[in-house]
Amino acid sequence: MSTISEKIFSRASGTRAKANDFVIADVDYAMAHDGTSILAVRSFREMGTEKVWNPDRIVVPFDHLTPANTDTTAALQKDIREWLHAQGIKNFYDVGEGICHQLLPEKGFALPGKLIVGADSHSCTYGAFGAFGTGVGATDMAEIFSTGKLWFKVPESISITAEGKLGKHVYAKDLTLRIIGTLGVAGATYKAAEFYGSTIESLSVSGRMTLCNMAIEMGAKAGIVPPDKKTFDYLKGRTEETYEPVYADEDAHYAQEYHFAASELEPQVACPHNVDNVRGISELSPTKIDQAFIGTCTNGRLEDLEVAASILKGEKVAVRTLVIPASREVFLEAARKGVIETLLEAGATIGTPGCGPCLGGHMGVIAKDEVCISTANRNFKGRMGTGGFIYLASPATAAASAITGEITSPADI
Ligand SMILES: CC(C)[C@H](C(=O)O)[C@@H](O)C(=O)O
Ligand code: SF4
Repeated sequence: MSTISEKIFSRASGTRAKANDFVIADVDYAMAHDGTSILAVRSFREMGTEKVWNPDRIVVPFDHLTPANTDTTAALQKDIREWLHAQGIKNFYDVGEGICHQLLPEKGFALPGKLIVGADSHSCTYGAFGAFGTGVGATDMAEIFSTGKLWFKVPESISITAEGKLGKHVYAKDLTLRIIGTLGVAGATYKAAEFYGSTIESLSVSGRMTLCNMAIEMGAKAGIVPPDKKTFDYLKGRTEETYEPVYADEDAHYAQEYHFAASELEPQVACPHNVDNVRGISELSPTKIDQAFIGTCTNGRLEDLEVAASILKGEKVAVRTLVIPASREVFLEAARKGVIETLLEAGATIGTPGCGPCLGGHMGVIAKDEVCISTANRNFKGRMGTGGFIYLASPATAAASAITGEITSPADI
């Protein structure tokens, strides 16, 4: 009677792991990006270990501040490039390849049943493939670099079931925001959320990534969708590694069980400055925006850009509209399909694949009192610029709002 997490931790620790056990687990893949590798490598050096445990199991994408914004950033990135070379780490993705959480799936590292640990809080994204993906701090990452192991408290699990068909202008992001709005930012603290139901099954791999990506926004240690044919089809040709899909037992124990009716949902918006400050779009009073941002590890995939382009086709944006594909693969496919052309014609600006202004570092930071509608996962005070206001929504809602200059439902375009 085990949950998905208990099974993955049992395999990874060589014990019969139950919720609340403390285990030392073998990590299948470890990820650090340009931001956190700097700190992880510093700690690794301080630990005095000479060589990493296994260079083929470490993945390092540069995505947060790329291309480098200052000479200090450039120097830090140079040091990491040299360290990666010296350590023989070949799974390195430099400027323009894309966001870490997009690259790990694309490059075939996010596999069912695996334990994947990233030095980034949104590493829970890999749960979309039936992996246990979770984020840790940079010093914990240094320990993994050194030994390939880390201690964990096996999380209790909750089940979140969504049934029914999403409406025409309603997407995985809207469902995700509704779930977080209902459970709250601490509603799943240190729990693993397993997602079930006909709505989840009908979601594309991309939509499942949006859902699992934001599990951390309700405090979850992981968010997991049981792998199915869509998962296996996506992974075909991306890896040669064998993997074993893991499913929960019928009588697995869940600390809480939640149910959502998808067909009742309208587009959702998370209002400043908390991710659980979620309202149906019809409940919002008129809200002018200064910028629209479509991208990030939450909603910067091909499907997201296609939806935005379908709304922006033949229209002109009324505000600064930034579109940043989540990866080079996404960018290329969007270019081949004419999606990029449509977006450019509508007046959008296309940025280098990466995090862009999500974290407020560069490429679209907003001024005090400015308002940005964003497809990202966090709307914390000051995140995209001191004194700014961030509203989170789906790519469709962001695109519709870009046309009118105020927060607008895609149904109204
Ligand atoms: C910079 C990094 C540590 C951070 C995270 O862990 O999530 C960032 O990616 C974010 O989205 O806030
Ligand atoms: S896109 Fe945003 S949320 Fe995702 S990893 Fe980058 S900074 Fe973090």
